[in-house]
Amino acid sequence: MDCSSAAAAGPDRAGTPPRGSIVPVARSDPGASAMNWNRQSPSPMPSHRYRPHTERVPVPITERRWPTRQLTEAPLWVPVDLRDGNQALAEPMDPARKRRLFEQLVAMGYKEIEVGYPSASRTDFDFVRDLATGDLVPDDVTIVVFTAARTDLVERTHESVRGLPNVVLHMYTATAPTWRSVVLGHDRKSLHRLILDAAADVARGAEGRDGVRFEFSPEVFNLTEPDYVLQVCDSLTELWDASPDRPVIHNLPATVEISTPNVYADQIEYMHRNLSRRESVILSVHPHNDRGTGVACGELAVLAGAQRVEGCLFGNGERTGNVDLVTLALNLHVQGVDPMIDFSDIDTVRRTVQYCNRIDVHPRHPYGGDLVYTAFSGTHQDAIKKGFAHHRAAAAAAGVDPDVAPWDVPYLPIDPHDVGRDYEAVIRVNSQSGKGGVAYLLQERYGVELPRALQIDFARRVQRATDDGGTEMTAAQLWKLLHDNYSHRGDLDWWAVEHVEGGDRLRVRATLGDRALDCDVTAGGPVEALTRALGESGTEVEVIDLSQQSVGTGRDAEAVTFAHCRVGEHPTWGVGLDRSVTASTLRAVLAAVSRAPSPAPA
Ligand SMILES: CC(=O)SCCNC(=O)CCNC(=O)[C@H](O)C(C)(C)COP(=O)(O)OP(=O)(O)OC[C@H]1O[C@@H](n2cnc3c(N)ncnc32)[C@H](O)[C@@H]1OP(=O)(O)O
Ligand SMILES: CC(C)C(=O)C(=O)O
Ligand SMILES: [Mg+2]
Repeated sequence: MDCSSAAAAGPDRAGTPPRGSIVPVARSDPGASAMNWNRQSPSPMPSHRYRPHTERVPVPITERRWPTRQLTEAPLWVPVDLRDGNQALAEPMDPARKRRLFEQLVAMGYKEIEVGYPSASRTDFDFVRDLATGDLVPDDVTIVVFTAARTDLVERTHESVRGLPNVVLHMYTATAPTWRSVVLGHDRKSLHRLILDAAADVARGAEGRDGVRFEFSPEVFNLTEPDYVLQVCDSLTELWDASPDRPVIHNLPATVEISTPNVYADQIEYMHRNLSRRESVILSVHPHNDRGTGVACGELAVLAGAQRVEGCLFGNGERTGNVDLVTLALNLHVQGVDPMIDFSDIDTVRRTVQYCNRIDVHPRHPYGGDLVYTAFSGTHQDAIKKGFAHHRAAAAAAGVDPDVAPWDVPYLPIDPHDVGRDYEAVIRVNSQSGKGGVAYLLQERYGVELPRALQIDFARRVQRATDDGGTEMTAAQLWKLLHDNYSHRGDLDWWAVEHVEGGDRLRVRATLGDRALDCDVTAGGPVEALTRALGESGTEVEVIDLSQQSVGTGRDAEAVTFAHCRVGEHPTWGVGLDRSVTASTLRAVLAAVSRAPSPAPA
């Protein structure tokens, strides 16, 4: 849209620039003039319909401490997969799935698990009863149950947890202005009254029970006026008579994420610094991921004073999900902080979550996706290959197992072994790959290190093949391509070497393309004898380099020989594979000769 049509559209709202107009941004930074390059045009997006959230609900904080803090220990984690995650599924979990996920969470080391909304459905109620009556909950695990602030729902919730020794009763009510007026039909005062009445119901049902604690969530905390949330939370701390030995949990959700993570951090720091009886409060957060920054919100919130984080494995949950507990935990791990949760078999965790939620985990999902430890591109592969070699050498020099040696391998933020992945998928080859990746695959799968010059030559052929096919190549396909490109075009029908006076006597019957070779020559060694025989039959061959390695082990071992030869004018490679070391060498030289371009007709 040009400026004249934008002007004709007129202002949409007082103070809002006309739609589509170019708004000069006041820039005092020295790089401002750089923005004149490739200046972008106004889009047709109706962005004028929205405004920064902080204009509506400013956070009264001017100096914040969170930006200079560091994460040094894991917060208390509370998976809410069985409640918040479950309520977002098209097909909520059946009892078998709920139980399987619960057991998985316990096995990983979670000590506080929200298991459902027992007043909402029979499945949830029965599941809590199963936990209460079966032998499923370890003594050190606390069960959290969720309820709205309504007497009938609170009573049913109490009924569900009878017999459970360690319980958190989690009550929620939305507190933000739009929810108050549009959804609940209350003003600040009457909603506060409703919350206090329901909280009294919650406390009444727990009277005389030692192992019961209370949690309150002002739903949409992040859209609520900070002073109002503070007032409501403080009144509940008092009503529930929180103390350091029975702290209340105030859980402050970003129910719908609408701001940058620094705003959430400010909101949390404000609460952290102003909540009364702070030593009797566990400050908890519950980020969602509408802007795709749930993890950042969770991390900054912990810097800002949060002690407990609610979320779901792999970020399942309403809309774009709850904050992902896998990413949060492993982000700590990668900074040297023990996440206090066992992710050493991440694939089992992922399979369980996929089965229970009936939703796949994206192959690019941090830490757990299929492709996240895989490099397809050449320079990354080269760096990883060198990084692995360096890592193994450093571990050997220090006399430690590579699995515990300090990790610093390019492009791999963590050692895939930490989460139970092997190295097989670390490098995969397609048309974006280079020699390093190709060589790595052959080395890992067949234990063969191609000579550098052959790596370069072969990588070009791999690139042609992958460009033509448009797909990736496995190690087995590369191995086949190597042989298709460099093996002997012909047969080695018969050969014999005999030590004689003056060297080795070599007798060979072979074909080279459409030529036959039948010779009996004595020279310093079999290779020299063969090149002499070839010379006598009209093909001048110089062996520039020969290298040999073994493929496989024990009785199945074979010798592979890489022969770099000059055949007439042409440098050529040949590869020979045979159980016999000598035959492998003969084959490699014959291969180089059979693949050399034919001499131009005289
Ligand atoms: C952000 C979150 O995750 S909040 C959790 C959301 N989870 C769920 O909703 C899953 C389970 N929920 C349910 O199964 C049902 O909503 C039930 C069984 C709890 C209640 O069902 P119903 O009684 O049919 O109520 P319904 O869901 O239609 O509407 C909610 C009612 O509760 C009120 N309400 C909503 N939240 C709350 C709350 N936290 N506390 C008190 N009342 C509330 C609403 O204003 C509405 O009242 P109204 O009927 O007077 O207008
Ligand atoms: C904690 C509750 C109320 C919740 O799931 C949310 O606000 O997202
Ligand atoms: Mg939620």
